[in-house]
Amino acid sequence: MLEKMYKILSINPGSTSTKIAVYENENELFRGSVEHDVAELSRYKTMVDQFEMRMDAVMSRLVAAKYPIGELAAVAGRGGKLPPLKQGAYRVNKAMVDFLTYRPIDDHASNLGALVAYEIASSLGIPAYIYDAVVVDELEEVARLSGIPEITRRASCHVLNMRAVAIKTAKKFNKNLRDMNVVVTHMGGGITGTVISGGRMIDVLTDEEGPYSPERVGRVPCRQLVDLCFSGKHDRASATRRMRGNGGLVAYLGTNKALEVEEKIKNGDKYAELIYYGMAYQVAKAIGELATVVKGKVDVIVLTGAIAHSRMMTDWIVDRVGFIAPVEIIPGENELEALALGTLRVLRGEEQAHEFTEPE
Ligand SMILES: Nc1ncnc2c1ncn2[C@@H]1O[C@H](COP(=O)(O)OP(=O)(O)O)[C@@H](O)[C@H]1O
Ligand SMILES: CCCC(=O)OP(=O)(O)O
Repeated sequence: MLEKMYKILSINPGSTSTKIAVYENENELFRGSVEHDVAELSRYKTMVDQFEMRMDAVMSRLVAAKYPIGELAAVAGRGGKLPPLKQGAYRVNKAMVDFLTYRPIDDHASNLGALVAYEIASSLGIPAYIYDAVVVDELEEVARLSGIPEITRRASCHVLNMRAVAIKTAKKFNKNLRDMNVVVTHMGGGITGTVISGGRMIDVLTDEEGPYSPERVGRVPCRQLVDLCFSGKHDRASATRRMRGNGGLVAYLGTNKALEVEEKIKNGDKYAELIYYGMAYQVAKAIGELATVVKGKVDVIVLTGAIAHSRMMTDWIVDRVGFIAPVEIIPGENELEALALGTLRVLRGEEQAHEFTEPE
């Protein structure tokens, strides 16, 4: 029998770019990216305010590529800051659009994924999905404790890419992910980590609890943070920007580009080397911390994200965590592919999409 062919548009809105791709079943037909000017972005108060601009970016890229969008079977967007979700697919519905538009948990570029996907899909009369949203939350009860009852730990990480590379690694080991313990760290503009056991992400280190990264602070000593917030130098918005956007490498070195930092190091900048090495040191410590969740019985550690391209960074990390388990390096982010393949499984009936409802 002839294989049924599905064309799927994947949309991944990032903080400074919108990436798209079209897949026909497992094969990528087209990929494009629109870089957004930082000055232009600064005109918008919230991510959701960027909706029209991001829609234009996606549509003009498709038009420029002369892509016949009428052939699409579904549109998939990166899932954003919704209430805690299950892993896998959710069909984008009005309740989700309403939540992301008016009361997202945080202001994050991923919030635009479902909104743009829904707009395009609705105009074509086809379904829109999100897959492995950043808020997939499968934490064990003990992992939710923070130290004060008013603050409950919640999951928020690079779920889409981290689960995709974990599945890929399990395949390489001829195993099912459900039968493995895998610690994964994604290193991009933000750095997050998770430990996957029994197929579930039973604990995570969010970008507010783990290593500092190119533009975020990660975990900081909390009393000094309280002092900084009440120093009179910051209001809520500027303190948040200091933590997210102006933290990490940006705060120490004035750039969020790891490649620029490596250039400085190669030119003999010892301070840049200390700061960059500090990031590797903190990533290694985070991996060690996550390894304790499965009592050290880690089958494999996976390093992924754009910075996993860096031999300097991965060598430093492997040197510190190699005693825990073998380390697989899968550089880059596979988010467009992971969105398309997840959606394909839904269209083929291999997976069921969940229905989003807002919790009471
Ligand atoms: N080949 C590379 N080696 C080292 N760092 C890289 C490489 N490519 C990109 N990076 C760095 O990765 C970081 C984030 O990249 P990006 O792809 O924008 O990720 P994200 O979408 O997660 O923010 C930047 O600091 C960038 O300089
Ligand atoms: C919200 C967790 C995932 C994350 O930080 O994504 P970005 O690095 O793309 O902002």
